[in-house]
This record gives sequence, structure tokens and C-alpha cells, in this order.
Amino acid sequence: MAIIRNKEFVRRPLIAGNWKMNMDHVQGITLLQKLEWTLDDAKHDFKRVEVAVFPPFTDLRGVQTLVAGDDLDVVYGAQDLSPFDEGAYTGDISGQFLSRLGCSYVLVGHSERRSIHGESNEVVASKLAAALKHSLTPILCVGEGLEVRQSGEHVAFTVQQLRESLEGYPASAAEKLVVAYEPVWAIGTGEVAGPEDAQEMASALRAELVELFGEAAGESVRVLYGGSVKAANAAALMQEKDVDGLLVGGASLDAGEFANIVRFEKHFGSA
Ligand SMILES: O=C[C@H](O)COP(=O)(O)O
Repeated sequence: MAIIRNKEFVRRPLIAGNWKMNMDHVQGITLLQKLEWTLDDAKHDFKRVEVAVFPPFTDLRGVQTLVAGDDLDVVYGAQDLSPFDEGAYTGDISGQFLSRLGCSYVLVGHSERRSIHGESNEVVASKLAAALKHSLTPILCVGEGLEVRQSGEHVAFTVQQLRESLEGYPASAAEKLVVAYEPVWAIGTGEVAGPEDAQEMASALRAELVELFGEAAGESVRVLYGGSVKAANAAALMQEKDVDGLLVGGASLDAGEFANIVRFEKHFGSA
């Protein structure tokens, strides 16, 4: 089970909803309001389990206004950022802009950025640096495709991806880092890696973080699992000791389903 001492989680779980390219700015506001109301009605303890959403860029200003105006407990972030601060980079969004929009987090190196936009580990490393520069907490995404999984090389591949993506990342900022393991073959496919698969990788990634940054990083860095997470499998994944949260795509577009994922603890024991 995600480690609990004296009834408190050692690492505060993070349940992150990545809306991907869904929800325009009007739909996004409705979804966020519904999510907060559902969680408030259920008396969700946000201090115990953190909840973040990752809307499209065009929603962020509206989300900022709603969160500030209604004093919401849900925090938010962006799905990507530019490695650059400003200039002739058509279509890109600076970390500086995201910071001014009140973003707490930013996803970096999501598998869809890597596969559709050809982002290399080197580009990912430069985006991590930009995130830190603008006081955004990066959620670094790593994970293997189906062929690698079938070859049995998935752990070595993903650990190497982590290491190369973290090239130049300062040890002083290790504590701030969040890592998300997303097996690409389990994203949006309905295929979910089993809890033991998630644990195997989370533990290997944590060991690598210790190699890179020392023991303290192994204790503090949160490792999330992402890939076809639903309310029905969330608790089983969260019962693994190195899984500190979930990166949820499709199921985060339904406020009720996502709220039930956030409330995974209700199913501890029965999962
Ligand atoms: O960012 C989220 C992951 O890509 C998982 O997406 P999914 O829950 O739709 O499989």
C-alpha cells in the first residue's frame, strides 16, 4: 500500500486529471465546478490527497479565475511548455506565462508529446529546466511502448529514458520532481498494467532516482501510474507501496468517475 505511517501517507498522493485536447473553456469550467462540488459533498480531505487538473491551454485563464474566485481546493497545471521564455516560437507557450496563470504543475514529456511531436529526451530535459526556472513543479512522464514491453526490456528502457530526461536536472530540485510512469500500450486502450507491473516500474524508477540524487529523493519523489485508470482499478494500483498517485486521462473527463478515483481509499481492503 502507498506507504502510510501514523495514519498519514508518507508521500502525499497526487491524483492528476489530464484532459488532453478535450473540453473547451466553457466545458472546462463546468467540469471543474462539478468536480469540486462532488468532492466537497463527499468531504474529501484535499490536504491528505492532492487533486490536480491539466486542461488545454485555452482553458487556463478561466480555470484560474474560477479557482481564485471560488477558493477551490483543486490545483491545476498545463500539459506542456516551451523550453524557451519568449520569442519567435509560433504555437508554443512559455513557462513564464503558465506561472502567471497560477499553474502549480506542468506535464513534461507526456508520451503523446514524445510520439506525436517527436520530443526527444534532450528536448524533455530542456523543458524540465524551463519548468524549474519558472517555479512550476514538473511531472516527468516516462514509459515503454508495446514492442519494448513484449521484448521484456521495459524496465531497462524506461529507467534509461528517466536518466536521459533528467540530464542536467539539479539535485537541489529533486524533491520537487514528480515522475509519472505511463506504459504507452495501456494509454486510452482499456489495457491497464496490473498493480504488480506498476509497482515493478515505480520501484525501479525510485531506485534510479536514488542513484541520481541520493536517498532523500527516493523518500520524497512521488511516482504516479497512468494508463486506463478507472475508479474500479484505482485502489488496487494505490495499494502498491511505490505508487504515490495516478495520472488519469479519459476517466478525468467525467467528474463523478474522477471523484471516485480521488477517493480510492474507500476501496482499500476490498480491492
Ligand atoms: O495522461 C494520461 C495518460 O496518458 C493516461 O490516459 P488514459 O487514462 O486515457 O489511458
